[in-house]
Amino acid sequence: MTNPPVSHKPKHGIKRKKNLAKLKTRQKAKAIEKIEKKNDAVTFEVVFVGRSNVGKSTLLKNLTGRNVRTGKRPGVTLKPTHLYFDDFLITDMPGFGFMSGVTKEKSDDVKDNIVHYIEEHADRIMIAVQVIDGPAFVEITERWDSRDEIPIDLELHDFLEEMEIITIIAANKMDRVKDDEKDDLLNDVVGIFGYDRGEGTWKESGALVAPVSARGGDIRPLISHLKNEFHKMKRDDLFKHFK
Ligand SMILES: Nc1nc2c(ncn2[C@@H]2O[C@H](COP(=O)(O)OP(=O)(O)OP(=O)(O)O)[C@@H](O)[C@H]2O)c(=O)[nH]1
Repeated sequence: MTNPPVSHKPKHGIKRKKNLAKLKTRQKAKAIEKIEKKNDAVTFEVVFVGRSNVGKSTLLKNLTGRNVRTGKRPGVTLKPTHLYFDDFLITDMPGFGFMSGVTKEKSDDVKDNIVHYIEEHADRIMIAVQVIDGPAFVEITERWDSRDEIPIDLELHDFLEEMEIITIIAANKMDRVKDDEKDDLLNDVVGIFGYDRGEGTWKESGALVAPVSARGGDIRPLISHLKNEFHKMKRDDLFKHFK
């Protein structure tokens, strides 16, 4: 009786798969090492925080020229996105708040992740840019208030203050507000955040407010606040990373 011919095909297939797995593990380890190296070099971080869909990514693209998480579905990304510039890091936090198709648990996870991240890196986070949807902000916070809950935006703002992180409020989508209604809206915004403007306007409240329109590319007030803070911290060299 002759033995049936032995096929080496399946064995090769398995071997190749094993090699591929090994290669992938090695590539992964290398990639992690590279990120860790970049991360270790960071001494100055700016974080962008805000409710989902307020325009954080659009704003960052305008500011740096780099693409951040475009084409994503709101509420899907739990992790922050990083833009490295040598020892300078800009971090785009996942959007928080209620979103259609996203469970309450998941939106709570996002909030917890943001708080943990900020606590963990508080020593190097010098500035936070808190992005709000200018025209929608008052209505959203009133809705929370009517449910006797503290709006997440306010909770986060207080938390950043507690952590002694300088916070710039970027009121985005101002292209949707009529020119003669802008000041009234911003007066309300600073009031909601708890700043006392006395008899004056939002400009005299002491809050760092930047009315911007990321989609229209009008982000000068934000750039000017950032540059001002960088200058105070003797980091004028960071200006070069902005478009
Ligand atoms: N009208 C107007 N729309 C804007 C502006 N900035 C962003 N948008 C739009 O708002 C939507 C959300 O923008 P994103 O930049 O993806 O928002 P995001 O805050 O990064 O969203 P998350 O990743 O879910 O946190 C997009 O459709 C943008 O085109 C703006 O200044 N004006």
